[in-house]
Amino acid sequence: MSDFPDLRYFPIWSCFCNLFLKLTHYLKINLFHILWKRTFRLSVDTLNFSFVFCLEFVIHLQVVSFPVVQLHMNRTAMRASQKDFENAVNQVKLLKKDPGNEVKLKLYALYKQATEGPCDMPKPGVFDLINKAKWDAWNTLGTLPKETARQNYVDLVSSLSSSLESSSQVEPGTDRKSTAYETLMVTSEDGITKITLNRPAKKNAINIEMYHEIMRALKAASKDDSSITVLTGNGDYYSSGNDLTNFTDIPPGGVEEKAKNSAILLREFVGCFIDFPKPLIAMVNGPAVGISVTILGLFDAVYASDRATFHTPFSHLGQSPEGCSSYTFLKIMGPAKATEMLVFGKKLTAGEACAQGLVTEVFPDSTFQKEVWTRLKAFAKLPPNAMRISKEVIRNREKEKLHAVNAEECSVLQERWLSDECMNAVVNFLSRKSNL
Ligand SMILES: CCCCCCCCCCC/C=C/C(=O)SCCNC(=O)CCNC(=O)[C@H](O)C(C)(C)COP(=O)(O)OP(=O)(O)OC[C@H]1O[C@@H](n2cnc3c(N)ncnc32)[C@H](O)[C@@H]1OP(=O)(O)O
Repeated sequence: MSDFPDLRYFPIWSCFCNLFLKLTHYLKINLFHILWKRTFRLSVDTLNFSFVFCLEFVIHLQVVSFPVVQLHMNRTAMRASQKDFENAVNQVKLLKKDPGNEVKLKLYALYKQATEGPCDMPKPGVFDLINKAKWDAWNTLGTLPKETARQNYVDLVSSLSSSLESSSQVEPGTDRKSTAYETLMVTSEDGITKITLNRPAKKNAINIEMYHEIMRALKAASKDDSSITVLTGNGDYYSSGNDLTNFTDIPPGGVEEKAKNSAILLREFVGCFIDFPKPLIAMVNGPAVGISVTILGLFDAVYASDRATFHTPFSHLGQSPEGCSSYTFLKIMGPAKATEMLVFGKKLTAGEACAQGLVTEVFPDSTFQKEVWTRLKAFAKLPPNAMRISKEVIRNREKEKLHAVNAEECSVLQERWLSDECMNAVVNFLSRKSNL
């Protein structure tokens, strides 16, 4: 769209007008000067007038034209920011790391404000959690101008891109410092890589970021120079399983797309445990729920504090077993006990889980850390290649079967996640109508 009058030419027009006015003014002064000279016969240097004229002209050029040039430059910058905005929108789609729900809501709100202006949609109902969260985020922007929203969106994306770039600068395969993870602490010493789930305030619930980070940490641990890997939890819980807010972050493609992507993620996540090449040991420091329990069937040893409990309330949640538990639990504890856990959601104490073969050994909570670490340090001194090869021999016989079970469980879950039973259970938890 072309502007009329075109502001780019304003300074030139302004100068010409000024020149014209000054010339007439100059002529007037000179006329006056001639009359003065004739009347009083005094000599005045007309150059002085010319000098004053030039000075005034230059000042005028600076004072009048400068703001206009500035105005024009700002408008050009705004046009550039529209382009930046489009680039930023594309850049968001390429982000490798999930920036988290809070940031995504902010991006959504700024995008809507920048493209549609203030929120004029009717407020969604309280149980429409996802759309309500989006509406709230957009509505809080009030009457923020479109241009500002656009600029804020661009700034946010650029800050995200740079923080995500800097976190991916660490060489793959090298031990990352714990600061490289948002949801985990990872350390490596005495031949043991320790991965600690680190969202204690949320009972170490596994959000999307944590799924990705656990996979990344396992891949790094499989290549580092440690001989065994340990998974444990920070705080009073080992893990409360899948973070139920994972259900609230629905992309524009809708809940079906979310379910499809989640099934892919879950399959990849469980696949990392099936394929992990070194001895993998769980130190279950407290209660464990859902997927944090089911994947224990894929570990090589499970040590538990006597505070730990093991709970897989899939039916309560309108869901079905995952982590290969529909196969491993049956093999470990037999169909009757596995059904009690996986279908009826029976919560086991550490002692019961040990009696049924899911747990290797239980320790009093007071001595749990000390006793288990003494044992792990001894394991880590064993020849690493022998341990790796022994695990390979044991696991290889089962690998194909485990991957097939994993694929089937994920595809069943993909359907389950779309069910009313599942959605109601999630809404009940999120609206604090139920805890397990
Ligand atoms: C559309 C499809 C999307 C699908 C995406 C799925 C991706 C892969 C899924 C893989 C399949 C996995 C299945 C499972 O793991 S099923 C198990 C899920 N877990 C639960 O149902 C546990 C829910 N939590 C609870 O029942 C209680 O919190 C708990 C008994 C664990 C502890 O109770 P307590 O009273 O002691 O503590 P609080 O409830 O006050 O909890 C403290 C804070 O932590 C938050 N919290 C705890 N657990 C979770 C969780 N699992 N998800 C989200 N948030 C959790 C809790 O809300 C509190 O937070 P606030 O302090 O902010 O209120």
